[in-house]
Amino acid sequence: MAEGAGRDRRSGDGAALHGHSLGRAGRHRHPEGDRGPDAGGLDLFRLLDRPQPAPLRRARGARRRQHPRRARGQHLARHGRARDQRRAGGTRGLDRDRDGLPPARTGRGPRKAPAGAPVVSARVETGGIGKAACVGGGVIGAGWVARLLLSGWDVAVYDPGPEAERVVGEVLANAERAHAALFDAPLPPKGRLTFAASLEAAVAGADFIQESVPERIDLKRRVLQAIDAAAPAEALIGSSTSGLLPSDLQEGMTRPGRLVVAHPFNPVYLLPLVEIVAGKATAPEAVERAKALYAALGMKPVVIRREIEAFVGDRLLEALWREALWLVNDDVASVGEIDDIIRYSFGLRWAQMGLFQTYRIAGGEAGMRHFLAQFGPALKWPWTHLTDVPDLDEALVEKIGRQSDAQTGDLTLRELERIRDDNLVATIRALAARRGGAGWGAGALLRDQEERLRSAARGANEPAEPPRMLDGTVPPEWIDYNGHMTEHRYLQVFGDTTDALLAKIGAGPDYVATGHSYYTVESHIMHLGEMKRGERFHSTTRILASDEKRIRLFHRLHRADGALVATAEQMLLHVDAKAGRACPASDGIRAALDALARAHAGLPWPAEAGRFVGERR
Ligand SMILES: NC(=O)C1=CN([C@@H]2O[C@H](COP(=O)(O)OP(=O)(O)OC[C@H]3O[C@@H](n4cnc5c(N)ncnc54)[C@H](O)[C@@H]3O)[C@@H](O)[C@H]2O)C=CC1
Ligand SMILES: C[N+](C)(C)CC(=O)CC(=O)[O-]
Repeated sequence: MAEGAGRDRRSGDGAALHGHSLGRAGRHRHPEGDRGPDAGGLDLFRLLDRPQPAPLRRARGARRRQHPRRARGQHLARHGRARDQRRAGGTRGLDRDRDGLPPARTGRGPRKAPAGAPVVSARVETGGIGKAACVGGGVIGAGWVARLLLSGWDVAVYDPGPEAERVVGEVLANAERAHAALFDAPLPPKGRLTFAASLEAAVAGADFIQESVPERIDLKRRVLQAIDAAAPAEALIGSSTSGLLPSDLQEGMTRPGRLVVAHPFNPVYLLPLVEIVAGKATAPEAVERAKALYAALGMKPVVIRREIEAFVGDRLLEALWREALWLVNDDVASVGEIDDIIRYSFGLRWAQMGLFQTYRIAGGEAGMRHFLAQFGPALKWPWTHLTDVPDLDEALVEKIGRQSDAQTGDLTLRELERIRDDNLVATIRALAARRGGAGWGAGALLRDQEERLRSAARGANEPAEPPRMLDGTVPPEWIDYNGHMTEHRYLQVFGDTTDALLAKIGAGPDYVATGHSYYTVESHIMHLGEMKRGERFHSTTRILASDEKRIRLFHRLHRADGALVATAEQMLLHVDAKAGRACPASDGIRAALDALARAHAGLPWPAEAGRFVGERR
């Protein structure tokens, strides 16, 4: 971070960057998040530890080479990017016979898996990528298909519905759009999608199967029994049911130990929560492996302590929904008014703090106990007695339908989904920017997932290229009145690239917490092309030179088509933040830095490095 340490990078507050003053040179997030250290009092000359040290050691072996000047916006050779190696969509062949399943087994009670047999495969246990089958490809099934494919899994879908392939395709298109905007990290190569002609063909060879057929116990049992019979013995099975007991679903299965309820929230490809519920016959190791698998898909698995109908999320939602139906039924409020009351108030609170922590704050300085004392008695007052449900008779259904149509206007379902997705992406990204970029709640989870994606991609970097550091998409708020990415965002991306490099050499937030850090003391940005809203970008970096106190870095910013749009050269200075003085970096940092500098030494010297502003070449 180049200025205003700890400032939220996505807050749009870039004014200080333009008002850069020598006395405010500073980088790095404060370990306590948004309360960054006030670098305003630091004296740059003291930081620079005058007199100036000897010239920096250029990365060993690096020679300054003569390069023809690169034309503005000239395309570079493309990285061998994983995402470019996407495989094409799959085969077709739907079995239209919804009832072409074997009849449900009768005999009640779970059966035990043969002794000694693994309950679920090791690939699932390690959270690795494998082959999945999705049985049912409607609203939720298609959401699972998208999350799995975009996490790199090959997915076979079985859904006999005549529209299944179209629905999955449309949901997947929306999901790809949303993921491109959500992640600032390279996404893995998309998995291969196939539509199977039968349930048996779909689950053959699968490591993991997610069932998402309609919420009818008889149908679910038949489908789960068919999956159980045809899938590899060690494949994990998750059911998307939003309320049925896993013990009831396990009836008639030969290997019930591998079934868990894995209840997601719509849209599955964006909302991370998955409730894991074990039935009586579920093996404890299946729960553990389910946790690992769903976490590897970027989700937040929460294991429900014991099985109850509708689990936890839907218990809460049903209570709210029941009240909302009464309020519409009794003409107290319309559908639109109720939605406004939620989205302009507690809906905003819930995305970031949930119920209890929010109410703790509402208890004031006396906290939760005071809150309970003050508002607890109201639980016994008449307005919270309405636990019965209104009759969803024709008149009420029609009334809600009419009001909902009016609320939505001409928007199609997919348009509405895209609005919802954009809002969710913006919310999650805003949460990811909190606590100095470490993230909060769903935003912290996104940060973790991005770090996993980055380290997976870093392993694939070709040694002949400067290492790829950041991947992202230009969000709407980065666009200026000229219709392209505004200038301070370039510094933001390059500052983040520097942070990524520092994290790689061990000078990340933990190191900063020890009282040492690197501060940026000089930056030179060259603008060579344009970035437009929604365009993907990535940055690379290389160490040009380093010594015990300083690092000279050279970053490049590329568009997805490979074009070089900007470069930045930065000088960093290692400091003792408390003393406000430059000082040598630790041995560990210097060893990591030297190793990287050696690896970068053979790269060609960048033509844009070392230039003065306006210098002609
Ligand atoms: N819609 C939602 O908001 C949520 C739903 N769920 C759960 O997900 C499950 C699926 O619900 P939705 O996707 O909403 O329903 P949906 O009606 O949109 O999709 C169900 C799909 O299953 C297919 N299907 C029917 N019989 C089949 C069979 N024998 N084999 C394979 N596919 C078959 C249908 O053709 C349809 O495409 C349910 O258990 C539901 O409770 C969970 C969380 C949220
Ligand atoms: C309506 N529903 C019970 C199917 C909803 C859910 O299960 C979760 C969600 O996405 O709200």
